[in-house]
Amino acid sequence: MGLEISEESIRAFELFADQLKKWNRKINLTAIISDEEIAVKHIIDALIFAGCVRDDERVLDIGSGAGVPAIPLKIVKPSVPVTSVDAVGKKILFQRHVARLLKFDGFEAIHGRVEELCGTRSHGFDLITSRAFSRLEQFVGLAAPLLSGTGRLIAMKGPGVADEIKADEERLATLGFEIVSVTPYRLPLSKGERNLIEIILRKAA
Ligand SMILES: C[S@@+](CC[C@H](N)C(=O)[O-])C[C@H]1O[C@@H](n2cnc3c(N)ncnc32)[C@H](O)[C@@H]1O
Repeated sequence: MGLEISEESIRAFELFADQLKKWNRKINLTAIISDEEIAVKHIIDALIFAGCVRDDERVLDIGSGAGVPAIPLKIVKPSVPVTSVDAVGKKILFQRHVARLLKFDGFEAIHGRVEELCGTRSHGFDLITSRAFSRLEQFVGLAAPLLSGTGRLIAMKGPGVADEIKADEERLATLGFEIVSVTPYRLPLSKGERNLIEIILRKAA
């Protein structure tokens, strides 16, 4: 992934996993709760995305849930400003709790629907991501008003994206966007196939 993972980061991942399991016993945050699944499906998957993030990009994670990929990204790239948004209040409370314990600087977790952010936030995220959030078409439509002029989008998806790309590509073009890369990868321990889909504003002809 091209990332240096420090001892401190490993301890931070352990804390994230412990808190996730602890909170999950009382409130339902995620279906992924065994140590092995948290390590691979939450942390390693998010780190593959984090490896694509430049140090100078302001990042927004839409539909962030219990903080994936936002929290692992912030752990491994602490200087990157990260904002997350989720419609479910308890998930955002969990993210703020972890951010406090890990003393994150430059991390904001917003409770609300992303549609509401569009009216209140000025344009300006350099990289907007989402994992397991929506179809590409909907993600791009919601993210577009929040993106800086030179920004990019990365959708984190499961297997079988070819049909969705084929179906949504034309609509993305009418919104002014184009898919520039699709990067497939396999999670360790046979935990499945994933794809990173990178989307940018179409260059004027
Ligand atoms: C399947 S979960 C994925 C969570 C996390 N990204 C992950 O991969 O573990 C989708 C999340 O999107 C949130 N969500 C759905 N529609 C939303 C909206 N319009 N604005 C903000 N969050 C939304 C849900 O509350 C849920 O937490």
